[in-house]
Amino acid sequence: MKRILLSGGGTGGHIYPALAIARTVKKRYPDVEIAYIGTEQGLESRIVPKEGNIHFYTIKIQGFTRSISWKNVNTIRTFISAVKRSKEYIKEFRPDVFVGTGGFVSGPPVYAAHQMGIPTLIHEQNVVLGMTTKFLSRYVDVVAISLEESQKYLGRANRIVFTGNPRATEVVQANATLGRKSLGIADAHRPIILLFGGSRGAKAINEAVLQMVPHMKELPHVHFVYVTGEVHYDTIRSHIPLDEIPNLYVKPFIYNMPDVLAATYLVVGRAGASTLAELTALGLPSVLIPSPYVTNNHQEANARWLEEQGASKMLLESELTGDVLWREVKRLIEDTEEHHVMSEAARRLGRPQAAEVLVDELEKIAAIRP
Ligand SMILES: CC(=O)N[C@H]1[C@@H](OP(=O)(O)OP(=O)(O)OC[C@H]2O[C@@H](n3ccc(=O)[nH]c3=O)[C@H](O)[C@@H]2O)O[C@H](CO)[C@@H](O)[C@@H]1O
Repeated sequence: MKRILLSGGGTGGHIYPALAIARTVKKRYPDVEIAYIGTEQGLESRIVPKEGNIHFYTIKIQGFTRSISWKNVNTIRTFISAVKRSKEYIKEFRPDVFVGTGGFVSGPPVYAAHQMGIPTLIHEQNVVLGMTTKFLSRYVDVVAISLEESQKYLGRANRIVFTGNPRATEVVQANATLGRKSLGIADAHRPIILLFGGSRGAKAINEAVLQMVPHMKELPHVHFVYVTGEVHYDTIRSHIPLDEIPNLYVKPFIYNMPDVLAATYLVVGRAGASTLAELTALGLPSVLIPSPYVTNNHQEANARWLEEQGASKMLLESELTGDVLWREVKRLIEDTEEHHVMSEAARRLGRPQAAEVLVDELEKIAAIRP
């Protein structure tokens, strides 16, 4: 494989699987050239250039609203010009394959690649298909799914492959020592509790964690790493007397999450699809607070699935308070037996080979290129 073009964005849940694929391809083909199509304002414009070796192209695009609306007329117009712009990029870069990992940004470029006869693969992270996957699934050569249950929604797809989420492979290959070091944690053994609300932070989780902060001193042997989300950082930081709580570390965003997760003992967070793939690949116990603001309430379904398997404890946002959360966290730190059982249950659900399986598929479709 000489050149691969990727697209995915809006949230970390779509961007990181694309980067995991890029890194796996790079390992197999060290000379491969990689480019990425995203938007200027999306999270991808901050995350992808940090990779250093990926050319970043931009298009302008907005999401469709689910209801019938005049706004969609304008969206169709931007979609058409984004397809046109994508075709120019594709012509310039001449990829062997095109990979889309979802978010509406990936719609026009994948569609353009298909029209130009470039082999295409899309990856879906959730059980219930996103709108972009639903639209693209009838055009692309391969739809790679993270969870087997997605298959039933993909009646018109050419080929469906159950790969898992490529981010799972990244976290199992990560380095816990580097993770601790990057957080400024000098010891090698004291447990790390990681608290974060998905890739953009979550107000409700932030409020509960703020209420928990005074308790953290009660467990001085534990490191609490709290990721606020970039936009919430300054406000939250101004509410926390950090010098009084030496075992608390507050960050706006973590760019080396695989290493940090590899060093983590317990996660408190949202139930986004990529987070779940990471937790299960590592066998990491968690307290999950699903976002109630997502399509079809899919995060609750995600969290419930993990809880039913004994891999996680779910708290609904409606029942979330600092006290309730603290009680759960404390219990899971103190009850090492329960922690162990949860960890084993999580690990049984993991698919650590996902990125390799997916790149095998890419090789297959690249080889049939006319
Ligand atoms: C609110 C919303 O629409 N959420 C959706 C979004 O989630 P969102 O992107 O928030 O959540 P995911 O759990 O899927 O992915 C988050 C990713 O960002 C990483 N991370 C997070 C924080 C941080 O500081 N650093 C970092 O690297 C995580 O390790 C993970 O890889 O896309 C997912 C995949 O379609 C969906 O399942 C979620 O429901």
